[in-house]
Amino acid sequence: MSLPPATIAVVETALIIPAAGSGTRLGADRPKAFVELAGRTLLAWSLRSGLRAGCGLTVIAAPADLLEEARAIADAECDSLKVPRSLVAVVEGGAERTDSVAAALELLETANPSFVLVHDAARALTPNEVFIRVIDALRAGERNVVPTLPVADTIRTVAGSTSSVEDLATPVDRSQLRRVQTPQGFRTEDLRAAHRHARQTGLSATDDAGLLEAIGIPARGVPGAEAAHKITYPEDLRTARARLQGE
Ligand SMILES: Nc1ccn([C@@H]2O[C@H](COP(=O)(O)OP(=O)(O)OP(=O)(O)O)[C@@H](O)[C@H]2O)c(=O)n1
Ligand SMILES: C[C@](O)(CO)[C@H](O)COP(=O)(O)O
Repeated sequence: MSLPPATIAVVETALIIPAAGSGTRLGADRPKAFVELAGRTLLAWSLRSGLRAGCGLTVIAAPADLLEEARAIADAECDSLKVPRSLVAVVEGGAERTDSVAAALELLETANPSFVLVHDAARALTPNEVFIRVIDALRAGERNVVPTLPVADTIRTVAGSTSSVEDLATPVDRSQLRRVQTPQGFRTEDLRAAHRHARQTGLSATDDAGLLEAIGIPARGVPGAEAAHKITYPEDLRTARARLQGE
């Protein structure tokens, strides 16, 4: 698959949306990115945020049997925001999140944007400001940008387990802990190098920032947002619905 020639223009910031997960923990009757939230799928909400933040080219990684549906969602959001449909491409995702990002990254080869943001379809209500903060940090020279939030609960590690009740160690210093969100932002060549290294070494990480760290590019935090919470369990979907109703 390749990008149509019209999209191989000068693009500063491209966007990759991994949307190929199954959503096992959500337990819906269809893959999570295609579940509806207040009249739009999670994928549509995420794509909308990225397009509104000015990402010049977007690649969605979707499940093999939902490529057509992902295309239809992309076309509808492009039309609604008056963005050319050719700016959004759809590829087949892989078995793991990293494989889905890698598949999308491959398609960006010909466009070669300066920066790439990677944003979970599952973080459907991420505010525009978070995208802007990540892009601004990249423009200012940062290379591995991660939106984060502090941790509110007291956190303890499990020291052992002798029965159904766990032994807990003393609390860790939560002032040093951060919850990591998306969109995460990188220079395109760094993201490519990180994925190449991960492929060659078999390294796995829960996010792309972790893959860059493994090639010596440390992660740097900018403020995230509560609204960017990942929709993982049914209660997360209820929270997102309530958030939209409260607007
Ligand atoms: N093979 C995969 C796995 C995940 N993702 C995407 O990565 C994001 C974060 O993953 P997560 O929220 O954990 O989604 P799932 O893997 O679908 O959830 P679960 O583990 O409950 O099945 C989601 O937008 C998901 O669609 C993907 O593109 N390809
Ligand atoms: C990338 C991520 O959203 C950062 O918090 C998260 O790691 C993805 O979810 P997963 O459950 O780890 O796949």
